[in-house]
Amino acid sequence: MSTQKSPQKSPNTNPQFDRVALIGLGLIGSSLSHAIRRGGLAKHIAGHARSERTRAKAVELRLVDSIHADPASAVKDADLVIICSPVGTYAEIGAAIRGSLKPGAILSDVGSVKQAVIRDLGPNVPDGVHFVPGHPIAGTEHSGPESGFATLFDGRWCILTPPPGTDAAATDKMIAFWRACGSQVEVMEAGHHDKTLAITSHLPHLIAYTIVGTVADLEDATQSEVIKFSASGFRDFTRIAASDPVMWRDVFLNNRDAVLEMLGRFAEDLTALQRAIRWGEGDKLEALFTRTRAIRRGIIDAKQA
Ligand SMILES: NC(=O)C1=CN([C@@H]2O[C@H](COP(=O)(O)OP(=O)(O)OC[C@H]3O[C@@H](n4cnc5c(N)ncnc54)[C@H](O)[C@@H]3O)[C@@H](O)[C@H]2O)C=CC1
Ligand SMILES: O=C(O)C(=O)Cc1ccc(O)cc1
Repeated sequence: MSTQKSPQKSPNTNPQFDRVALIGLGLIGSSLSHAIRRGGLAKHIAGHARSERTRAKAVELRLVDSIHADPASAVKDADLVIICSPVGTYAEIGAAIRGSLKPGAILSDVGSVKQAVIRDLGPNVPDGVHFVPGHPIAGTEHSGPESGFATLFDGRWCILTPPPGTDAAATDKMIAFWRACGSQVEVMEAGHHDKTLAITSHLPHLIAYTIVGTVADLEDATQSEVIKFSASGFRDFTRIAASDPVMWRDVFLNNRDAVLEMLGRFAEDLTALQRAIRWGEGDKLEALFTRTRAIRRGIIDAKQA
């Protein structure tokens, strides 16, 4: 994936919002800033970061027009607030900003799980503020304010999960916003999102963390051989297993039920494969591998269509 940085200009050609506040300026927050700048989607980007280092970096990279050590001050007067921190921080952030959100503002986020976000943030949404949770299905294994780039969301899905009763005009504004950031948008119920992402994203990350951990536990001599001769399959796992530890801890703690359900099914299927290998049932192995190859080819064909 390209990590090319966006041009640092703010053409303001098509501002959809006067003031956008980004809470958290890591990979996704900084990529959003670049995408907003690229599209001229906001007249002013206010940013909040906890650490002095990130605040200084955000100013240096011109990710923000104003930087705030206090999240409540960042969201003041913002028409759109997007929380871009690990999902385990949402309850605390919600409590900190609720009194400063502007009536009529949209509160959104980018978290990888959605039911827990609605649980933690929903009670902190004041009357008159529109809550439209979101999840861009786009990322990398990198983190921090330097890792963002404007094209991250181009051609990728963004899923919105507005709770029942959400103002349709607010949802439409977020659809237009994500399209202007380069994404295709789908609106979905939060529980459905969590089940789908448990198998397509969360379980693959768990498997990557496990297999790389298994290698890390091998004796030193074997471990260095594995690393020396690692084929692309294992290398792909190490890339995913380099993803942010805090972010992924929070994903698993906050999508517990869906991940455990998918993990149960996966464990059953793995045991069936173990049996097939033990008993020399080559036909079973070949039949599965033929089906999985067709799935991969279907994904590639759908992308090219
Ligand atoms: N990394 C990825 O590929 C993707 C991540 N996401 C979601 O985006 C969100 C952010 O992830 P990344 O940008 O990748 O992580 P990151 O680690 O690059 O950035 C997160 C930022 O949040 C800050 N932060 C932590 N606790 C905070 C708090 N209490 N208040 C304010 N800021 C706080 C951190 O200091 C850091 O700067 C997560 O909720 C994650 O689930 C969504 C799509 C893809
Ligand atoms: O880097 C990768 O392969 C990813 O899978 C990125 C990613 C991570 C978390 C998400 O919620 C969405 C996308």
